[in-house]
Amino acid sequence: MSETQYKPTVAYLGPEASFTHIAATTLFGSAGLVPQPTIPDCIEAVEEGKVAYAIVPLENALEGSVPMTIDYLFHGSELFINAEISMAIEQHLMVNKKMKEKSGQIESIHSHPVALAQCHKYLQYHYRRTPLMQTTSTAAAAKHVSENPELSIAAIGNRLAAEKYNLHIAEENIHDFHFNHTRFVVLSLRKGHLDLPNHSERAKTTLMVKLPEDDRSGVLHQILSVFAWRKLNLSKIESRPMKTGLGNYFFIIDVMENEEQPMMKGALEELAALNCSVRSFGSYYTY
Ligand SMILES: O=C(O)C(=O)Cc1ccccc1
Repeated sequence: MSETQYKPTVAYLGPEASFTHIAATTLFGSAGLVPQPTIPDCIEAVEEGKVAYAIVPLENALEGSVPMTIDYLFHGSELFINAEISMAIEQHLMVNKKMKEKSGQIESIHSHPVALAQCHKYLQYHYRRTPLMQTTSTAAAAKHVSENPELSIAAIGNRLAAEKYNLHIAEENIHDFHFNHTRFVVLSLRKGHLDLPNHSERAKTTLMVKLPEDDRSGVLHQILSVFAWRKLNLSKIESRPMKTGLGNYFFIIDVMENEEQPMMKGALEELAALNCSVRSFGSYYTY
């Protein structure tokens, strides 16, 4: 896919100044970006052909997968991954400028559940009795605080959101761990990697692997050896519930190789021979 001829439309988890918005502008620039209120709305917009791409958060270094994305992407969607971007995340506590002198009186703190989780220790230590309110994004929380100057509330989000919604940063860098990175993925109806400047040297392939029905012992070992003896490096393996009953899982496996390479083709054939059902989300680069 070449992006040189036209400017694609891209749905992102908005509103403006969300972390996903920053990831989207880094990859695509600011033209053609279409904010959506929720992750499912982003996925639906691309499924219905209203936009060419969607960009959503997939996984956080501290908190693991973003459940909403996993649920919609791996259970029923027909989308492929065309690119990923990994970004450092810094969280700040922000209040309405009218509250600047009264940040000791915060009555509730609003943010995306992943952001609240990333600041858990800070919140436990400083705001143990303050109710935490979940919002659809950190930017939605910042916007809410900006639109309600009469309320004694705070948001957690990035510096751009504080600037965009004219808020005062009451406390900087409140995330609990220094290494706080999030992986965002670009999705579309077409398989194939985005070709933008400055991508990783190697392509990566994401697979969803369902175990065979017969539940024989040692099958996970067999699956891993399919990759091991071919020296195919895995950068991630995660088990997720199938949602069909307790104890039923599928695996999300990221392999550091392009699926067009002969070794990968062989691996996919061998997985099929083991009676595993495999869906490839395609091969793509990291930005
Ligand atoms: O809420 C946002 O701004 C997002 O884009 C989702 C998110 C939340 C926390 C860390 C990374 C991404």
